[in-house]
Amino acid sequence: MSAALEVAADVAARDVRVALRIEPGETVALLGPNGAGKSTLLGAVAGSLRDGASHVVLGGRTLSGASTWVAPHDRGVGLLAQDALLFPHLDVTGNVAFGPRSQGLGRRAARAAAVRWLDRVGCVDLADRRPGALSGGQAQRVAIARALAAEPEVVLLDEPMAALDVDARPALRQVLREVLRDRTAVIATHDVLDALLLADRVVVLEGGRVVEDGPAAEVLARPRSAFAARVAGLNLVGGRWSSGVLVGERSVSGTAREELPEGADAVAAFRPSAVSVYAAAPAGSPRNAWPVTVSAIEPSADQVRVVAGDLAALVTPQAAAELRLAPGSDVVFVVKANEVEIYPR
Ligand SMILES: Nc1ncnc2c1ncn2[C@@H]1O[C@H](COP(=O)(O)OP(=O)(O)OP(=O)(O)O)[C@@H](O)[C@H]1O
Repeated sequence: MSAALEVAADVAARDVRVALRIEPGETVALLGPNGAGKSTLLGAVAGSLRDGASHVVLGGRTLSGASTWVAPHDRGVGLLAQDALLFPHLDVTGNVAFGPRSQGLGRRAARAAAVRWLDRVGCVDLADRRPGALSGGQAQRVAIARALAAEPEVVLLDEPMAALDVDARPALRQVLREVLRDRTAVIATHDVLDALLLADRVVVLEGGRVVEDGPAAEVLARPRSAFAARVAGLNLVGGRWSSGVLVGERSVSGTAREELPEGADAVAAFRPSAVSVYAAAPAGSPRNAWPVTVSAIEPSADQVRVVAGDLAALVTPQAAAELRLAPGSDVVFVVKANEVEIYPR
């Protein structure tokens, strides 16, 4: 079952105002920094948050509106939280059969539905266990089966992988990939892999507003917001297009693949590995050279990540040692213009 979801979340007390339409069968990844409004949006849809003046329509049925309020359990919305929150006194089958049972299915039919779902998430062999005897990853799979066994019209996932070990994530992501196919779903996440592997579309929230909305590959290849750029591992500098240069806090020369009108609001994106670090600005060549103060030095695979405010460079450990890089070092970040892509914001 899958339905279109229209949500206009308006929660003034949290300064969250977000309008989205999600097509039947579409999976949207909701990205954004802490406090961006992801949980608020999910709460408005699920009915766990009643504050404000939100409007929610699922499959043509109004769930929240000026004079309408449908109780959370009657919404046709399945919610999966960071923690599985299984009923501790019921075994795994009982947990998964709970939704079908409360929808009026007989005991045997509900248990049969539960077993089918447990099979889909690879947990039939756990059917008789109590939640207390499951690993975090197993509990999350059972929680997925429980959410889907109730045949919701939309599934909301609030950072479903956050509480799991890094090692347990790929298997759960694979299960989600299978069960979310052709389902209307919204997954709030900080993880770029969730966006790439699970979502048809990425919506980025910042400060309670939508700042990006598009196919995952497009948003990550050409981010326009600081958050999407960070997730995509790119440096992003904003400014106005003026006589072939992006002028803002820094002046940036780069390649604009599409025509930009004079004065256009635009961004420049480039990879940290395209940034060279010098003790002093080199002479000549059409390059960008920005004096910066190093704010952090971090290991990154076999490289060293040199962070200076909102910019980052990747250099070899040898280069970092030769330059004696440390927080507080004054250096120059240099990027060739042909490594920088400029596009409208
Ligand atoms: N229970 C609450 N009461 C009042 N304000 C809240 C409450 N929960 C969150 N907020 C505020 O609402 C805004 C949106 O928060 P929200 O929890 O929706 O963000 P989020 O994107 O889910 O963040 P995170 O990634 O940290 O979970 C923030 O300014 C936050 O401080």
